[in-house]
Amino acid sequence: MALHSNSSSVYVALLFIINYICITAGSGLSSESSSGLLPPYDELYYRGVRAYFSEDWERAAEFLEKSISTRYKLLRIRRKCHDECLTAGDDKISEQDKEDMIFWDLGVLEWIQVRAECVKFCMSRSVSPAALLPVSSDIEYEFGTRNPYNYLQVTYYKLNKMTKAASAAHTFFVANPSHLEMRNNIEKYKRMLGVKEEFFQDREREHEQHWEMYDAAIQAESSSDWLKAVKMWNECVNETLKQTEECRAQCVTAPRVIPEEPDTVQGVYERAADLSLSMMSCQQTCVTLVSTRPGRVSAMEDFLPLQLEHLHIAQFKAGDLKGAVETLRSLLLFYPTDSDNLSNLDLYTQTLEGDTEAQQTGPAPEISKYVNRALQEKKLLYFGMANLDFKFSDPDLWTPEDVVPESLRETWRAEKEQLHEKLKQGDKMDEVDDSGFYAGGPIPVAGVSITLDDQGLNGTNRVVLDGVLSQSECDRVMQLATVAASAGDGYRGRRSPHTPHEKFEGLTVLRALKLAQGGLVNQSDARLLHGIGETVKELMDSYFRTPSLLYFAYTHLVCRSAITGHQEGRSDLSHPVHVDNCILEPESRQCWREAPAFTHRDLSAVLYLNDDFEGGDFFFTDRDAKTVTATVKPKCGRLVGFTSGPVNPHGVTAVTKGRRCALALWFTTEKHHKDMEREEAEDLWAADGQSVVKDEKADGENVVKSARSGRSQGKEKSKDRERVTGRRDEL
Ligand SMILES: O=C(O)CCC(=O)C(=O)O
Ligand SMILES: [Fe+2]
Repeated sequence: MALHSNSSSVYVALLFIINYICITAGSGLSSESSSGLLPPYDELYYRGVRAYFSEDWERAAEFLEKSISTRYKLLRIRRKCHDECLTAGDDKISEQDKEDMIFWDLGVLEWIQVRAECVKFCMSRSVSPAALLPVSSDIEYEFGTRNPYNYLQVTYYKLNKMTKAASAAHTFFVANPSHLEMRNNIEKYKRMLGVKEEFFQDREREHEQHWEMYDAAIQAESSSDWLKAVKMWNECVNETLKQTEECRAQCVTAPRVIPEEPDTVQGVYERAADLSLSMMSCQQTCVTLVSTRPGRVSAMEDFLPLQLEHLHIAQFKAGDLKGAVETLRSLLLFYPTDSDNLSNLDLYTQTLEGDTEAQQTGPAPEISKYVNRALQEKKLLYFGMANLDFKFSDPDLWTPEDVVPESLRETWRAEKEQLHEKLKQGDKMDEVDDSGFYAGGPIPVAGVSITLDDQGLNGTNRVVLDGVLSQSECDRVMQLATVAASAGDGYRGRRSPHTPHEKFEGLTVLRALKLAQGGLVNQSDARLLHGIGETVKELMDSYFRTPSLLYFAYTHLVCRSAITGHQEGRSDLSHPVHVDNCILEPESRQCWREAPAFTHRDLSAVLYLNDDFEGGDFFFTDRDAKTVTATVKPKCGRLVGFTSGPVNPHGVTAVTKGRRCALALWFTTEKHHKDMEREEAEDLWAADGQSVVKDEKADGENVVKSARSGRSQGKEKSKDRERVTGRRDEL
């Protein structure tokens, strides 16, 4: 493959040295060098890092900032030049289009080179020769992982510029949520006098806007605000296209190797393959990059088609049938034979009976353009490599087989099978918790100790704490449950939603307060229930470290009582195995983050109050919902805490005698999902002149429930599952 690699790498190294000499001999690096040309940002970065280690904070800040801004300038220039050179070299392809295959390779080679030369020439008008060279993979990695912000936060801290230090820390942490040191730094910043929440700005936010839109769209869907959902999904699709385009534009650049006339047919193939491969892998990286949330390990599968699925359903629900047909036709460009899509199209066109114009709406032009271009490029590049033995994968699940040369198809099939196998066997990778929480933080409450951690519980992000409540506190809360139960109204002692053999009772803080107002329970006991929640929140927040703020999502006191005479030969569970924020499908080991699951729940905690009952053990399982990985016996003051996602399926064994009471709490990082009932109780206390520890005020948004995603709606993934939902966020 690399016939010329030796000579070319020497050349590159030489250029690097020459440029380095030129630059260091120059009048110091500014973002615009003395020639007016853009200097290489990697050099600026090295200078910044060097100044950092010499503790020259002023210069470190100057150069690190310059390296960041210069990199962005370079990206913008490259983008502009890419646009200017969009059609350069196209004639080379069309000339070869109908010719013999052997010339195809040559055409591809010429096309790439002509384009690359055009871009290079365009860029050389504003970029210094050194900055035209590709940066090393180390530098790419540094910037990709936002490491410059890691240096910057210390630098600004040393310079006592707290606003900048906090935003640098936050920017780094967003992409590195399990970075312990930064987590601790952020905690420190938060405790500093004068540091405000708004200091924690993500400086790279501009490049992640599609994620904000994605979340807003899901949220609008959840509250069945279909007009807003349509708007947000449209914006999300457009922004995703824009980000992908921005990224791909960066791929057409000067070839890494210096063009030489290859003199053999083999040489032609190799050159074509070399260039095709680097361009192709660059473009594929873009698809993956844009589909990966910062700080997450894996990309969202099939990101763009997924959004289109949501969009057409939202359009349908909002009554925009013409829009729905258009979106569905766009989706069909990716999956032309998908039966769900085709039957949905049938449904939409039937509903539009009489309106032939709307029925015949074609796909959105920007999606057609995207798909056509992607396919055209794939065809060219794959065939450019067809005669060589390259193995690589494609991040687009929708790439049609006929575009892929036979030599690659086999590799792909093998990969797909491997993936399938992995899924079946529940590969260890599945158990990576990408929730952004990281177990192992300090326990800040006196008298509370860790009984079992991840290791003891055979899992990830799980903990058992003891000593959270004293016996007298447990007794008071148990008493509260008893009185409240007998009070009837609102506290509906009813059959358990999970089993006919148990009675299930629940009490919220607000309900306790109302009972206290009615004189049925002591105010101090209602306040105790509230206060316990605050303690649990403090413990969870501290132990499961995260950069985000934590809010109560829902809290209730739950008692499960065995119904006497109904216990013979029971084989069911008090609470079947489930995951708190997604719907577990044990057969495929998948967990669907969609309604009716409470998708906004991030952390779960269960605080036990008693042990004078039989059965009722809490247990964690594997994703198969069968293999028990750990068991926890409830007792007064014992708390089991865990992240609410797919790494932590759990259940409760049958309560066969007596009454088992526990305070169950869920926390969320999504402010708009904070528990409004709790707020109401706090407001009532405050109005009564009683001080309350209080979360910040809600921002006026309603608490929303997630709706089933469009994707699964089409496929009826969770048709048979039922979950009992209360007034808002219950159970
Ligand atoms: O009561 C317990 O031990 C667990 C309850 C639970 O998992 C839930 O309510 O989601
Ligand atoms: Fe649960």
